[in-house]
Amino acid sequence: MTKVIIAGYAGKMGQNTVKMVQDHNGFELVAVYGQPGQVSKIELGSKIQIFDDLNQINVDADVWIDFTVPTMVFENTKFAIEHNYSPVVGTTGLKDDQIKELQTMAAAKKLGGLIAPNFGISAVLLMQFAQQAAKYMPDVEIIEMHHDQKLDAPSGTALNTAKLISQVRPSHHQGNPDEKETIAGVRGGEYDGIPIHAVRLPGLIAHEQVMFGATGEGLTIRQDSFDRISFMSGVAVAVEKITNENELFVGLENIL
Ligand SMILES: NC(=O)C1=CN([C@@H]2O[C@H](COP(=O)(O)OP(=O)(O)OC[C@H]3O[C@@H](n4cnc5c(N)ncnc54)[C@H](OP(=O)(O)O)[C@@H]3O)[C@@H](O)[C@H]2O)C=CC1
Ligand SMILES: O=C(O)C1=N[C@H](C(=O)O)C[C@H](O)C1
Repeated sequence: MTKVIIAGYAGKMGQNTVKMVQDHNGFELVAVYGQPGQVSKIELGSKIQIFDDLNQINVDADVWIDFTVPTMVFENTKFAIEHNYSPVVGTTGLKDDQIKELQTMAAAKKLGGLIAPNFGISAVLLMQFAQQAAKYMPDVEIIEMHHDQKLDAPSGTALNTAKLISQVRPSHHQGNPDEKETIAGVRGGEYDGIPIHAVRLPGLIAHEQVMFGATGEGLTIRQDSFDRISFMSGVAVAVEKITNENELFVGLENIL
């Protein structure tokens, strides 16, 4: 039985994760962590310990699942590694230097862990296809579309897509060198010359479109997460496999 702690249990992803862990034959939910006074719509059961202070958590567990907020994820993941809980992190917002620090900590303890910008297989495939396409079609723009409660922009998935693309294409400015924005920001933000556009609307969940253009042709790759349940099989696979690893990976594809 893999013993699990869920951080951010009362949030949108947290509630789906509580249910997935409780329904899985090989997992036992031992504790949850969230803000003071939080109530989950999902029945927790009397055996599960509820914490609202990180420093009070001292339970026997194997895996720490994190779906909290970008401002807390570094501190939480550090705490998990320090306490020998294998981190399975979906929360976005970790900076490159923070990831390196966490990887060094995990490696020193030979502790397995995963930071996944996206647990959905459609998004994992989109990122891989986009990286492949960028070798041959280096002019590209990313449009990510999310629900209007999202705190961070661009999405972790869009940023990771841009990072993967920038590994395979020469960095260059796209569009007309004399181009002028008459409305600030209208051409989007840029990662290494790749424009990223973030749409926030009620009704959306999580969607991404990567558009490539070349002389006389174009290619559009798109994925849609219509329901947060779609992330759960990726989270389950990560929890199943991560305690057999001895390093902190970035990207679900590394453990599939
Ligand atoms: N990798 C992936 O596949 C996916 C990643 N995500 C990412 O997961 C994260 C959570 O998303 P989502 O569930 O939609 O967001 P929510 O806002 O619904 O949930 C976040 C939860 O964390 C709680 N929280 C806030 N501060 C703290 C804290 N200091 N300690 C513990 N808990 C805290 C929030 O409480 P309160 O509401 O009271 O502030 C809330 O319950 C985001 O970064 C999102 O981008 C989302 C979907 C898929
Ligand atoms: O906040 C969300 O909802 C999501 N966050 C992740 C991201 O920022 O990429 C994953 C998915 O897009 C849903």
